[in-house]
Amino acid sequence: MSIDVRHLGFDYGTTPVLKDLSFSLTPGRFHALLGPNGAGKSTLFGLLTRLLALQRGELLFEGQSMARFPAQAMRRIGVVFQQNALDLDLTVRQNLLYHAALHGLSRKQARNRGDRELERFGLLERANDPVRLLNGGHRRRVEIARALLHHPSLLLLDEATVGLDVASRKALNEHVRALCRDEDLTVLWATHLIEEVRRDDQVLILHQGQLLANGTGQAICDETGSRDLSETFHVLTGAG
Ligand SMILES: Nc1ncnc2c1ncn2[C@@H]1O[C@H](COP(=O)(O)OP(=O)(O)OP(=O)(O)O)[C@@H](O)[C@H]1O
Repeated sequence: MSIDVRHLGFDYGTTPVLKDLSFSLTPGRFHALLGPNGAGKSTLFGLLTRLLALQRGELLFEGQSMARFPAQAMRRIGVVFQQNALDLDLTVRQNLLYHAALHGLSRKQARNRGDRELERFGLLERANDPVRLLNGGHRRRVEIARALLHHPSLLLLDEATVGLDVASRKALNEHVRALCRDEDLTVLWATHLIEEVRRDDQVLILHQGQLLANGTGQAICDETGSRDLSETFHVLTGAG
């Protein structure tokens, strides 16, 4: 699904947090939204998911204004927020069924789709375990599976790997890339970790509410005359 963000601005009180952001997301591609803590990534996610009300600018989903057609847009978005949002006492499957019901899926449809997602994530045998028994990486997988139940075209992930060890972070990142490739899913992956970004990704670098770079990782490195994305990030944001 194509997304166009046009001249987006947002203030908390009198403090400007997003400043005239404009960019597009290409259907079926993995986009990394890279920014240090406090850059404005979660605020941008809040606007894309309508948790925050639009103040300035426009969001277009498939060319249509989100403000005018909010329900249609929301049906096509799956989101994984920074904080884990599963009920720890419900089983994995119950968490999925509940979410599916919110999206209006029948119980049978929900069960079929849920089991398919769990199988894809290697978690089907854990379906009847309370989420509390799962490790952090597996809980994140369940959240992604849940976000995909209603078959969205756009998947938003806000610092999805926070709190995970290096191996789980890598596995999760690779899993989402595979989804993007195999399912033609448009992905926006917000992170402050440069190692989660690749040179052939579409990369958006956000710093203090401004977009400092937008292009493939390679193109951004070339533009800034940097050896790698880590150096580019440091040159542009001063962050390590
Ligand atoms: N509810 C709020 N009220 C006032 N200021 C806020 C609020 N939420 C965020 N901010 C401020 O807005 C700025 C951007 O925060 P935001 O959470 O969007 O950034 P971020 O890039 O997601 O960072 P992090 O990864 O640390 O969450 C920060 O300076 C933050 O302190």
